[in-house]
Amino acid sequence: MSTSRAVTSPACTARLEPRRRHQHGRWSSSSDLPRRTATATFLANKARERGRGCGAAPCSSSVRADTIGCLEAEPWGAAVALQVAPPATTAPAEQRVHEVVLKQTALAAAAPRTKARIEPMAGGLKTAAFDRCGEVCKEYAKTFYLATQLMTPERRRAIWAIYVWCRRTDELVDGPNASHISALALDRWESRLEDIFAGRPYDMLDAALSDTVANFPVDIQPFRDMIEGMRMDLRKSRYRTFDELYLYCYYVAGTVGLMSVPVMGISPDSRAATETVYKGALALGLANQLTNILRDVGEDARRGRIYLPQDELEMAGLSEADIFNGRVTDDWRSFMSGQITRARAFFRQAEEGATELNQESRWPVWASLLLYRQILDEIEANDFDNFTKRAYVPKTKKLMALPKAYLRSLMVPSSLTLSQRHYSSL
Ligand SMILES: CC(C)=CCC/C(C)=C/CC/C(C)=C/CC/C(C)=C/[C@@H]1[C@@H](COP(=O)(O)OP(=O)(O)O)[C@]1(C)CC/C=C(\C)CC/C=C(\C)CCC=C(C)C
Repeated sequence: MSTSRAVTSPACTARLEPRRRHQHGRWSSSSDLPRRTATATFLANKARERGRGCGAAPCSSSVRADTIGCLEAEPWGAAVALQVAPPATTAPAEQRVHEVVLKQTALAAAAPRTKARIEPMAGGLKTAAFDRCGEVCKEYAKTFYLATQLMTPERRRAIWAIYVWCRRTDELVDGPNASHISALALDRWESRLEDIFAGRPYDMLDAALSDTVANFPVDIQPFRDMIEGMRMDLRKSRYRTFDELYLYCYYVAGTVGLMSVPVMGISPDSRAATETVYKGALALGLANQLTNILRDVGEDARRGRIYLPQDELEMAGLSEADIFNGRVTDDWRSFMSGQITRARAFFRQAEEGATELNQESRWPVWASLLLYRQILDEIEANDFDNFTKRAYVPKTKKLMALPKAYLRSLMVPSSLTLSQRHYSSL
């Protein structure tokens, strides 16, 4: 894997203005930190504004800053032809990820499609743990929190628990303590993950996940893979091919889709293959992450990072210097337009899976899909200037997406044809 680190090259460092941010009373350079730092900084600032989290102000005892960022708790190949031809055979990363999808599919097939495995919550402590997860979600992802309200209480809490674990994992490399995070810390986080799955949670938030994985057919692999994505972010700042980028996007976001489906459930009306649903879930994660990357090109470049396939850049006649200079040229527009087409193809694949989910789980998924996809439209509306402008979806458009997502969520599973529905109702 290419790990050419232009971040350390003099040409780049001279041009780059390393962003500096306040971390627990210290100012530190974050020029070599991974790409999601901007979000984390925003979260940290937001938390600080509210007098909790990881800023100068002390954190609340329930959700406090500590060794793992803001969220410590008290112990206890797409086949889209772009400037490059699609590979003749399945690319290695895609193949590897496909194997994980097949494994998840097999595990899901061994478990019933409905909520038969869900047990009632036992004890006030567990309720408190899930409530805490809900609070964290509400704090960090309001729209998502709102969209989970239609889900059954068991599924909603379980999704919150998964969200919180993902957020904490992300904070390790993106949060206020990111500059102190080593591979060793990630190894520790992974052994803590093993403990969660073995029913030995370390803290309250872990306990919510322990309970979730005991009651839903959730596999540990996507969780391990997300940690692997964080390792990748620590050691890599260039992606030679789309296949390399694909693997990164799977690790940090595709995994979220695979973790979520066993909790969200597949509709009993679905006639689709389970694999289609898992592929859709993977696709939504990939689409979201690719969109995130395309939105943040300038921001990442200012930290010496380029999350774009180098071979495709070359084919478009673009160099790293062009990215660092940040000039919107016709070559850039055409390159970006190809990347956006690819991201949209993943969103389309996600739609196929979204329709097959349990009715009450569909709304949050459609909301996430529609909201994130709009960012691509905004990049186009900015004439592909993602160097100096951050594409964002205005609040009114965001609000309009929610009822639209709700309407979409009412759609019956797509594979159930009219005649099938007619006969099954007889
Ligand atoms: C309904 C729903 C969206 C459920 C997912 C809930 C969940 C467990 C989310 C975890 C998200 C998280 C904290 C991931 C850590 C890594 C990370 C930060 C990934 C990036 C997300 C954007 O986050 P961020 O807050 O930084 O974004 P902004 O900068 O503020 O814009 C990602 C880009 C990817 C997250 C991936 C998903 C949301 C994929 C969700 C896929 C499903 C739920 C599968 C649905 C099923 C089918 C069949 C389509």
